[in-house]
Amino acid sequence: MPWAKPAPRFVSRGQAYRQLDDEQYPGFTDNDFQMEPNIRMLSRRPTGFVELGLQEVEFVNELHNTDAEKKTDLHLFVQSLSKCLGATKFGLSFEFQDLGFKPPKSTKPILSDVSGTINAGSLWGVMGASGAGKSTFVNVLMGKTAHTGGVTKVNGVAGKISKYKKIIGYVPQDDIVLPELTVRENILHSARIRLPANWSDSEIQSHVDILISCLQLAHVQNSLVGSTAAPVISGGQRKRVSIGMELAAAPMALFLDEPTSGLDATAAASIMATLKALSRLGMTIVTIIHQPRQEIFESLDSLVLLGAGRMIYCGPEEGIQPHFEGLGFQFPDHTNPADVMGDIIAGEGRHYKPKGDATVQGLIDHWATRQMDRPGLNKHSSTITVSEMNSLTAIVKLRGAPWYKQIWFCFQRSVLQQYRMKSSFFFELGVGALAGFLIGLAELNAKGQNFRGIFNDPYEVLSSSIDYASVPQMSLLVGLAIGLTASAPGVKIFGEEKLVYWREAAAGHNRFAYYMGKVLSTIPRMVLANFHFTTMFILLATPVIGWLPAFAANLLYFYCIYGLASCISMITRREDGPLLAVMSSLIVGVLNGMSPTLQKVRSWHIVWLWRASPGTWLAEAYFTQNIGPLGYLYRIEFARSALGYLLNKFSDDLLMLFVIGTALRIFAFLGLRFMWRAKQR
Ligand SMILES: Nc1ncnc2c1ncn2[C@@H]1O[C@H](COP(=O)(O)OP(=O)(O)OP(=O)(O)O)[C@@H](O)[C@H]1O
Repeated sequence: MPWAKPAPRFVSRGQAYRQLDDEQYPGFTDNDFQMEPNIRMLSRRPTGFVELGLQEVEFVNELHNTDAEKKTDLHLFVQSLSKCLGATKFGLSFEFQDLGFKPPKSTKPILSDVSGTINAGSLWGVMGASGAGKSTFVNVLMGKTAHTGGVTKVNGVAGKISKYKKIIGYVPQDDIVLPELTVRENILHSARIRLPANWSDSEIQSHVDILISCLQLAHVQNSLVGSTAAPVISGGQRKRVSIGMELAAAPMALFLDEPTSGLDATAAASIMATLKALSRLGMTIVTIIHQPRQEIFESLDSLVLLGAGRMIYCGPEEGIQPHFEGLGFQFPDHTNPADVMGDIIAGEGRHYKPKGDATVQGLIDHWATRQMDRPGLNKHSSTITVSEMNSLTAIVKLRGAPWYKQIWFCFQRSVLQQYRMKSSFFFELGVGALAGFLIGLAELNAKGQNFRGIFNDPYEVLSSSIDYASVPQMSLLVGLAIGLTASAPGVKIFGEEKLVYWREAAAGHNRFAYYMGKVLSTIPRMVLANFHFTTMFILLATPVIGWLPAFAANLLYFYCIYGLASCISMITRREDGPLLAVMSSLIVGVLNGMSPTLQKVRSWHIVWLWRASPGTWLAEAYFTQNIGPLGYLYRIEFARSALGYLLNKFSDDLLMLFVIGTALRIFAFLGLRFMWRAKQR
């Protein structure tokens, strides 16, 4: 195992470089593998850092000793990456000049005049006090938030960084992973969607295998991730899964929002060691980090320090202390320089600089003046040749499975999720059967006699009383029962994962594929729930309508209620969704033309409202199927004109139920696509 702690062996930087073999390691040069200047120095540092140094040594030794059987996971991961990235260097460099952000309704900018360069293949930390603008800076830099000033460059070429989002990973602060899937399934899904379209499944699987080993997740790869409330794997492992979902896409740069927050010291050091190793492979890593421990602080190559939305420092980690000392701050012996620096940039600099300006504003002004003295801030930034630019564009173009494959992957994943949530699936089936049983029980006494009309000639005079309302009543009960059965699960399926959808949409997943996968995955669920409902209902109520037409009409009504639930879940907060969906299903159930009759609402000129409700089409379908066959006995035309339904339009009724259900899904998709757009960037 590459990460297992080998016996301590110290090599010089030169020795390490000499062991690199470019032939065995295509696209990987000495410059990409920047060994710490003095590995022996690392051994004086606390555990996490020592391990990192040793991993590097081990890695170099492995390269030296490589034979077909003894390739390390890390080596294989690099090969897998290089296959993805062709001859292009792994890392991306970013430049930003005078970046600013002012919210539309605010008079004061949150971020202003932020300039600097992030070199390829290095580990950058973004630090600052709470509210200093760290997340805003990263969001603006990545193009997640539209900036109100400044320019960004990728590899020396001006343009939006978001253009390259398929090759840039972003790990949010919250671990947005699917709890019902295993570690491997979460990572594999991301790989399938985001790796180049021409990769075969076995290539993707082996890329994921290697990545899982590199992330030290092999022993838990088949464990469910679990929710934060009921975790199955540890917090550190969960964070690794979240990072793995981005690394699965073989990114050239990785941005992370506080990847160590909430983790214990060992887990945090381990995550940082992984990030450091990745940066040593050439990937550009930019991480927001809050109050890091000394060893984590020292593992960073460079830092962006922010205060009140302005730049305080941008440069190498080892330059920080001299920078502040040059400003008159004193770093007491035996203290963690990271803590001292944290205090200074949080406005507590007075403790370390009794005399003179120790304010954050002073630091900002000093940095701004220094930059004015050095106008060529970005002169060291890398520039890209035309062929490199073309190759980068080609890499971006190749990324991502085609939309139809993404539908399939999303469908498979959603079915798997539902399978894993078996209890809620069986609960829905049970509720469907119970609802069918109860409605059937309510209709039991009628013994299938749901209509009495005026007899046909010449028996008209024998007619005693009429009962036109029982069939619409029966369809009302059916509609309400299906509404109650399907609306809450519908909201759960479509509404529980908005965060996942936003993360995936921001990472370049196809939004339509995500939604379509979800829609298709509900079909088996609806069919089975409806099967139980309709069978129980028909067995007890024995209506004139046969099992098959009732099954078809009810299924399409289920389809409408699921569509309604998905609309509701797009526009409401998660906790309000089920209640609102049940309420809406009651409304569309009641708008079925029974009372007031369709004839009545037609005279009010608002029949369109009833016609927009699936309840009316269900009632009309039931009307045709239950009353149509009695035409030999009764004057069913009288009933039709009294109630206002159309007769013998069963297939049109089914078609309209399908159209309404589909229209609801289109609205839901538009809501998903165009609401909360900022979160999808
Ligand atoms: N869209 C916005 N509209 C208005 N204010 C905003 C917006 N985005 C951020 N802010 C404000 O800007 C300031 C900086 O926010 P940001 O989230 O970037 O800080 P941070 O340094 O990441 O803080 P923390 O470490 O606490 O997460 C905060 O005061 C925040 O309330």
